[in-house]
Amino acid sequence: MSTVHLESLRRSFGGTRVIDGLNLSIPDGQLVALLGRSGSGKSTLVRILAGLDDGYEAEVLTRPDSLAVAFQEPRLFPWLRVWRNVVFNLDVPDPRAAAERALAEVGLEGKADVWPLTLSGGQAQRVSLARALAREPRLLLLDEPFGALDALTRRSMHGLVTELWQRYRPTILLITHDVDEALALADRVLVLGEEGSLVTDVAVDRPRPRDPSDRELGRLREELLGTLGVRDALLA
Ligand SMILES: Nc1ncnc2c1ncn2[C@@H]1O[C@H](COP(=O)(O)OP(=O)(O)OP(=O)(O)O)[C@@H](O)[C@H]1O
Repeated sequence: MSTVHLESLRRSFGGTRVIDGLNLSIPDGQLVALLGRSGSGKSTLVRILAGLDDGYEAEVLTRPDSLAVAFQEPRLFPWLRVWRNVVFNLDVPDPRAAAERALAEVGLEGKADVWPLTLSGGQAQRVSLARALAREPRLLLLDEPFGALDALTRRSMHGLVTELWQRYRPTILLITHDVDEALALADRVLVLGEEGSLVTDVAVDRPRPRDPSDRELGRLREELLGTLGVRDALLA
């Protein structure tokens, strides 16, 4: 079964076509990374899937109601304690317990009652992830959630996402600019090209945790960098 199914998705802003006829199916439980140059339409796709943009046309667009999004900035309300941020707008019988459970999942057991402004960048991003997890989504949309973090924190977030995904098997669509991040996490890597077309769709069939010195990953890395034009740009 597919969690996401798109046929002929189109989105324009003014006269500019950003996505022109995208077809995509994501099976249940797959962890997919989406790469693409700046402006290729990745965030536009996430917003459409999240139901935050209905100005598109499509022959088919199916995705579950049960979905959650985490963005590059944690987007926490500074006037609400951490636990209230986690369960903001969530209708469950015991919100405090739900918040504590989600915070424990991301390794922030002691932080329920603190104010967001006292958190580090990595902790705030974990809270944002906890807020998404508290919704127990079938589809988790991650729009460059680790882009603003330092390399070490990023790596620990990779471990966390892998662990949560292995435990609950949500379908995950992860937007990233980082080929290595895509290869560390995903089952499948997509590259969006001009006008939101899929120029690459490759399986990453390697065991986890991924070994960065794995030859097959090295080959895929070269292929993806080539597709993105990054290698050419570096050599130019
Ligand atoms: N609300 C909007 N109004 C007008 N143009 C928009 C709007 N949202 C996106 N665009 C345009 O659509 C194109 C795709 O933007 P989008 O943010 O989806 O790209 P992206 O691949 O996520 O880029 P980045 O990697 O830089 O985040 C860009 O040219 C952008 O200027």
